[in-house]
Amino acid sequence: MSTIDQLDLFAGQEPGFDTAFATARRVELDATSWVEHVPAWLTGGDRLLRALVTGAAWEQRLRRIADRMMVEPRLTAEYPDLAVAPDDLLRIAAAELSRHYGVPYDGLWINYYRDHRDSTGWHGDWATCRREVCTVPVLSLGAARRFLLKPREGGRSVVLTPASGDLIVMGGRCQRDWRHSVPKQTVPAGARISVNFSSRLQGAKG
Ligand SMILES: O=C(O)CCC(=O)C(=O)O
Ligand SMILES: [Fe+2]
Repeated sequence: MSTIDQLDLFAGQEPGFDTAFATARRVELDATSWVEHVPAWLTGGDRLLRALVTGAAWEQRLRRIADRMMVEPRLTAEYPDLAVAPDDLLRIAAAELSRHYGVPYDGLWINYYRDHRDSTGWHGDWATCRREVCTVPVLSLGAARRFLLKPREGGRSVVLTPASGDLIVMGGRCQRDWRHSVPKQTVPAGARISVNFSSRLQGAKG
């Protein structure tokens, strides 16, 4: 069965957001950093997933690792201006997040993990968070994958497994003092998309 056929199994439900964030669970990572997991924040997100797989402006990016340029094992589409993002649901999501977290989200970048072999290595979101403190929401669509956080200096990882429609929000000094990643896995998985919301305010030195 192809990925798109698998998505068809869930097709049809109208999209809706939990505007109360009722399922939110916050983990205090340390005294100044936190991560929040909001299960099923978006329901009926299958149409959005399909629309993004086929309609987003996917790019294959390169990343410098040591002295070598490596092909990133995922695709990315970036919309620094939310107004031209490919789906109205993304603008509604940004407005909900802005209201709830008090940050004006006005852009986004989207990652497409085509299967379980795609991944992203340990990093902080430095390009989009130039302030000491940032709030960075990430909406997952499609296959559940592990999302890990660990202290910049090393140490035990915190493991979250966002399912389709779940929100992960990194806050406080998380981008400075912690690293996050989505590792490859041996267990087969279908397509996953993550929608990462950005704010010009947080991307400007503060
Ligand atoms: O895919 C994810 O859940 C996270 C992606 C991410 O951290 C990034 O693109 O900066
Ligand atoms: Fe990131």
